[in-house]
Amino acid sequence: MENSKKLRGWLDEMALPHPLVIAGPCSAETEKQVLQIAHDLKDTDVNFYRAGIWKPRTRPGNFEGVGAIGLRWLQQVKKETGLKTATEVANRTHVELALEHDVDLLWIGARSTVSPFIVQEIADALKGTDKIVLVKNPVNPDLSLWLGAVERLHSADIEKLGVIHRGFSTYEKTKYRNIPEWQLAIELQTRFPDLPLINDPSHITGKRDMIFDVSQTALDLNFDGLMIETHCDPEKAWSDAAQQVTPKRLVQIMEDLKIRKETDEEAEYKNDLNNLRAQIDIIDNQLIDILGKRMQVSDGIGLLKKQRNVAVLQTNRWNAILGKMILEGEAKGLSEEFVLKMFKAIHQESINHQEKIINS
Ligand SMILES: O=C(O)C(=O)C[C@]1(C(=O)O)C=C[C@@H](O)C=C1
Repeated sequence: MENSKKLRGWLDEMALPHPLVIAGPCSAETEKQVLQIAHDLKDTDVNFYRAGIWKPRTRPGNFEGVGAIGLRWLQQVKKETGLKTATEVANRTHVELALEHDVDLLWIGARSTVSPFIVQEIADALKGTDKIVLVKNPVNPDLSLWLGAVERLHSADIEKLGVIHRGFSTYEKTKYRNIPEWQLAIELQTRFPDLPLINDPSHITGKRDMIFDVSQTALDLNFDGLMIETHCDPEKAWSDAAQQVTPKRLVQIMEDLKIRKETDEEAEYKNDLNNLRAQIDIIDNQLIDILGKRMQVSDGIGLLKKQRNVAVLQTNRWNAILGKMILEGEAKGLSEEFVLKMFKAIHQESINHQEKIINS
């Protein structure tokens, strides 16, 4: 699959004055709940009304969705409010039922994207559809797997495609439910700048208080839209209660978000920007130069260790460097997370250099 302007044709056609908004409850619970939320979202920026019909839950015994009956409620939403509808599909039967009920946008969930068998089954069932199909990132941070799923749909002649960034599972305790790993979304944009990219701050954060900040970051990184779970009574939601917002809060979020343009052609801006970028270019060259020098010193240590038959990894020394650098970084306004990541990469490169020397 190649990048092409055609990929964003469906989104451009909508000519929206704001980012694309997909909102609605995590799960369809009752007809009344589905319709009530839809009516509250009717005259807002919301373009697609979402509701989970089949819910893939981590453990059995939790609410697993109302099933096909919920699709009739979505049809009713369309009839009463004019909102287009959206739901997750995870197998051939889901696809057939969703198409039968004229769902306008279907997405493949993170737990399905990890399985090429499932994605292929869904792609085959959707073959040639003119519905919009979005692919959520797989639960693990694997860009090839994510794009591979999009490619399977593209090969099945589905033209209205896009991706949803919902963050990645991690064993480590973090403030996020699923860590964003923004770098992956940036790399995806670099490879497919015209593939519509939607952010799902509800699943990234797992907490409604953090949804605004993550949405703003996504827009600052040129995302095309947001999928935000919305419920009239979030506390009482049958699934993912902590991450849903009320329709009123959603409207406020959309109002408060700053939408920035991609660039500015004004001469003064361009001049100032070029000056600053020239400084960055010089500093980047210095960084590469200094890192090269550090590796030369590390090569020297490698040689010394080879002569004395000493192990490459020196944990005490390494921990001492890390502790010191975190403090130094803090004084220069660098986050601990960044300093750790950077020094871990430097350490690994240093080890690779010494490994080569010691085993030559
Ligand atoms: O100090 C050493 O022994 C080194 O080999 C240097 C270095 C480093 O790059 O800083 C590399 C490997 C060790 O685990 C510790 C530190």
